[in-house]
Amino acid sequence: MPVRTRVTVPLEFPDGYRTTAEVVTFNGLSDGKEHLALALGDAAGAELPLVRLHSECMTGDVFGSQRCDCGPQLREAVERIAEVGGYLLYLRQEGRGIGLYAKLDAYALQEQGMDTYEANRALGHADDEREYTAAAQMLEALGAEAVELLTNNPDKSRQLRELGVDVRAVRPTGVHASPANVRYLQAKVTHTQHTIDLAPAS
Ligand SMILES: Nc1nc2c(ncn2[C@@H]2O[C@H](COP(=O)(O)OP(=O)(O)OP(=O)(O)O)[C@@H](O)[C@H]2O)c(=O)[nH]1
Ligand SMILES: [Zn+2]
Repeated sequence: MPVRTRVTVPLEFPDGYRTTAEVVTFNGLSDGKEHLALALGDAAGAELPLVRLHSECMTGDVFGSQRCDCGPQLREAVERIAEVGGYLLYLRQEGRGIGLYAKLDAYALQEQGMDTYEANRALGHADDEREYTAAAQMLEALGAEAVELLTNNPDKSRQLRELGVDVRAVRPTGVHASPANVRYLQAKVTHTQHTIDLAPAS
């Protein structure tokens, strides 16, 4: 019942990297959204699958926005997971859960000097409205109850553990800093204790 469809999709990224994903859809996820799982490499055979919870970011994932690090993180995650076997959960949590239009409203406030969290609050939102029950349901449906998590965000591992997922290890992503996104990354370190090393190379 929980897995709805599995379909094989060949992937090619703009830099020429290619792999194959099994794209998995689900029935009955808690929030009713169309979240996807991409099974990469030998996902079913992996002793401890590598898992990334990737929150949707249309501007970064689709259009290559330089304001955030989502596009490079997505590209990195697909390759790292394909190497060892695991799952990328593509979660429909645009704008850390506030939606696309509200995220763009928040960008407009950031142009006036607010940081990413101050802008959320000025719009009446919490810093981060994401909740990972559906992600835990997807992992259960995939038979991946013990995982290694690819993230810099301590809230993701904390929430998953509270939801009963056995997060055995947490691996950081690479640091994808640029002049356009460094304030956004710095705010993550300051406000939400992300493990991102922004120290300039010496
Ligand atoms: N509200 C808001 N959301 C943003 C902003 N910039 C990026 N986002 C959203 O933030 C989310 C980024 O998600 P993730 O890639 O999971 O990043 P993360 O929570 O820092 O965790 P890790 O990358 O796993 O360390 C996406 O949903 C983006 O749309 C912003 O300025 N305001
Ligand atoms: Zn983004």
